[in-house]
Amino acid sequence: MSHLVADAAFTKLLPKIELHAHLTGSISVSTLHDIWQERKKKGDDLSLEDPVLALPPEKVYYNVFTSANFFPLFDGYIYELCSSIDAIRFATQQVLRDFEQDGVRYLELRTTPRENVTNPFSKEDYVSTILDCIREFGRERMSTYLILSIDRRNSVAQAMETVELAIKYKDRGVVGVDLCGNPTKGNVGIFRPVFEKAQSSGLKITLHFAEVPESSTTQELQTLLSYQPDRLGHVINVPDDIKEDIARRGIGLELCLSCNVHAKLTPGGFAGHHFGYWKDKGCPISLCTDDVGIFRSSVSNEYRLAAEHFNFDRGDLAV
Ligand SMILES: CNc1ncnc2c1ncn2[C@@H]1O[C@H](COP(=O)(O)O)[C@@H](O)[C@H]1O
Repeated sequence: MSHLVADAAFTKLLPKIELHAHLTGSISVSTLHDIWQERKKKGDDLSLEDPVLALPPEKVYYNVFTSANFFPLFDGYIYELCSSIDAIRFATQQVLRDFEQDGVRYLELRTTPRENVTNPFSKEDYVSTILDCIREFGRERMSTYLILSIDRRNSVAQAMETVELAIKYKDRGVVGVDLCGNPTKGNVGIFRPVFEKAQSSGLKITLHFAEVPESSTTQELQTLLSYQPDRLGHVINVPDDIKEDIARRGIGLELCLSCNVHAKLTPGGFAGHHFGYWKDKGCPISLCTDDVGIFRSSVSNEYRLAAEHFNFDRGDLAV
């Protein structure tokens, strides 16, 4: 089997794991369209554009660096559209089905608990609904767990509330906490007691790390590493001494090829992606989609891209 080309058919059939997928960013355009249509049918006064028009297939390029058109997609559009428990339930069911159909067998989905005052639901309702969907979908179909995300813009109190929810729902499948959101915002130094609490409560920690130069100062990266993360996401603009520290600690890396290329987070295209650097450094690596609904590259396509640009054959990918 070695030396055979790892084409799309092969990477789709390969049983895969996905460890870095934001729930809201993983909702497909067709699911968003179904939600939009359902609300129109119900007569909701909806000023939002049809997702099919707002997110056409060619629109996979964003500029996270200036944040001008990426993060507002969540706050200003998808959250508005998916603003009821019914919509969140439907979206989660579809996301689980999409990952399963792509051949994912182990999934750690992550999401930022949110609340709504108009169609009232609390952060706890939100988390509990997603955990219900995971249970109903069936862990024997796809082993699925949840990570709760802290947004960099959160206050310590808001972040602590997320950790408390994560602790409360550990026995229903919450396995860890994440730090995400616009990397040009917030001060990560305020979250020390939050991650200490998560760790002492047996939760795993994964952090978005060095996504843009602004969030990659030695001070910020050392602060993040002092939170004892089990995994790091993206890991793009990292100075050599910190790279060595990460390799020495053997931290798990969640690398997102298409996201980083499409969002212009890395300059060298696929062939120049830092996956090429990390693949031989001894850290466990998982190839991840980040936001498959937005960047339109499935996990199996990420494997195919890695094979194409870093010369892996079927045997390499199957190990
Ligand atoms: C370069 N990629 C990224 N970098 C940093 N944060 C990201 C992200 N992609 C998504 N998010 C974070 O995930 C939230 C949406 O999913 P949930 O509502 O939590 O399920 C976004 O609001 C953002 O905070």
